Amino acid sequence: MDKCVQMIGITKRFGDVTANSQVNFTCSPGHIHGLIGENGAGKTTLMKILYGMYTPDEGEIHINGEPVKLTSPKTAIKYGIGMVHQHFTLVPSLSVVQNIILGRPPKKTGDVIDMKAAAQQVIQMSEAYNLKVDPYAIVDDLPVGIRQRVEILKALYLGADILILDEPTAILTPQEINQLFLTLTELKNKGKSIILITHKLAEMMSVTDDITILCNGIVTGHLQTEKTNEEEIARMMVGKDTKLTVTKQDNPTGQVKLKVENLNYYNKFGVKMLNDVSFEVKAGEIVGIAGVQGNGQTELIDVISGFERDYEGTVVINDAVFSPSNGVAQRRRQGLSHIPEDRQTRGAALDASLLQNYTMSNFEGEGEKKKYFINWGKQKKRAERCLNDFKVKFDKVEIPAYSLSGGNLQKSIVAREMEMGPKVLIAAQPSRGVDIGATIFIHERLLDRRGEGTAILLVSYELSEIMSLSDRILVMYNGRIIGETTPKESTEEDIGLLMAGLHNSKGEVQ
Ligand SMILES: Nc1ncnc2c1ncn2[C@@H]1O[C@H](COP(=O)(O)OP(=O)(O)OP(=O)(O)O)[C@@H](O)[C@H]1O
Repeated sequence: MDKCVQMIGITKRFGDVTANSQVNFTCSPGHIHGLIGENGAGKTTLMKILYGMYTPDEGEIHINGEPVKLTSPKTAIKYGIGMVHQHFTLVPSLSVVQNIILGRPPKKTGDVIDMKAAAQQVIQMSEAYNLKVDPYAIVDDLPVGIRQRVEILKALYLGADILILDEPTAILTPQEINQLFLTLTELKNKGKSIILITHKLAEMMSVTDDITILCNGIVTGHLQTEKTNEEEIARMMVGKDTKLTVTKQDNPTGQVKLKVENLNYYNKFGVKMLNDVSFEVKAGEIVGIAGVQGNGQTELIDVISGFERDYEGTVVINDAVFSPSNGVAQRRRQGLSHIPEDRQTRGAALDASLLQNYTMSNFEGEGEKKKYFINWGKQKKRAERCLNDFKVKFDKVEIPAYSLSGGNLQKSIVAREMEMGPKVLIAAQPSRGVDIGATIFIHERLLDRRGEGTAILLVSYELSEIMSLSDRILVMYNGRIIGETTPKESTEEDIGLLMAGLHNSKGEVQ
């Protein structure tokens, strides 16, 4: 059934922070509605209110003109509202169909679910909405793009007519994003309401019908997509004209600071994920690794940083030669910093405070050996300065890391890792989930580090990020480096072909 949702005068406070203030938001059936705003603007909070996870302090929600009280996700689901979160909620050890039926309440006591019929229904839904999945596959074995399809199918199985997607593209490859947008258009054509949160202006422009802009918890604009442009949206987000790209000057390079030789690595399924990988990065140089997700980039980062120890080959960081027996701490002591691709599991201890997270990487010991005693007073000042320098929005450094908005958490990790004054910096998806202003800010800081002589290995699934920052680009395909170029020599199309394992426009077959 077509559903129109209206949020009227919504206010939500967390202690002294007002996450939403008098927000009005409407989403109509057969529309894709974009929700955009800087990190911490209140987008996720607003959508968690609509999904019954938070109760607003003020305001009302109407569905088809009738006021409703959404006191829990269970109630929201009853009203046909579904949400796919930034971080998935699937049970990895269960199959696709088991996950999909998990949220379905039994019709009566003792109700037994016919698994075969449920699997059949999953197949029918996946065909109808262009969401191909194997209902019997185990979720743990699936790539993120497919897991996201399972989350969408789960919401649709539970009867969602209004589907909220919180930054669904942040974890997807460009190909998966195209696939997702086809699905969203299909859902919209079938009368569903879609609410899409994304930081990427090009995505907003390509797939939405209407856009609501939040700034510091307040709505600063409702726009029709066909009547606006990227510059106008950016201006309404930050309240002034804003830069959308960085300018990079040539930079002299120094000695080799990172060198990997003949890296070979097999994953737990016996698949060769790294195949004789060798390259080097010099001081003052940014080397970008371009490639479609799943072609060995994650494994390469894990091997260099010392997370993955079951590999063959050599890693040299700042002249120190590391073998597989040397772990993360030894490599960090040699001047290696790492902005990991997954901020939730690798980047931060979520229950620990911002101060503790900062201190894990940066502290000056007190006392004779300068090693054992932490001066928390000094640490606090340093952490506050570091987070403020990176424009992280936080109340005080004692708050737990989980209470930061996604983009602010990312900025706090980037700040912490850069603060170490690294000789070698691995930046994996450094701007994942951060707003445009913060993306430019992070890019400028990376260029500053390059100017100061840090050797930077940039791994990104976003070709535009690779093109705007890298001095040299290595293309990874099937666990191998299959090409090397520079942003001046190649176009995005050339690199895109290499990423697909095909030849480039000069006809060079790789
Ligand atoms: N559970 C919570 N406890 C305390 N503060 C919170 C909580 N959830 C959100 N906030 C605060 O509310 C504000 C809005 O956060 P929210 O996550 O809604 O922003 P967002 O626009 O979704 O940001 P992002 O783009 O970074 O995901 C932030 O200042 C955040 O720190």
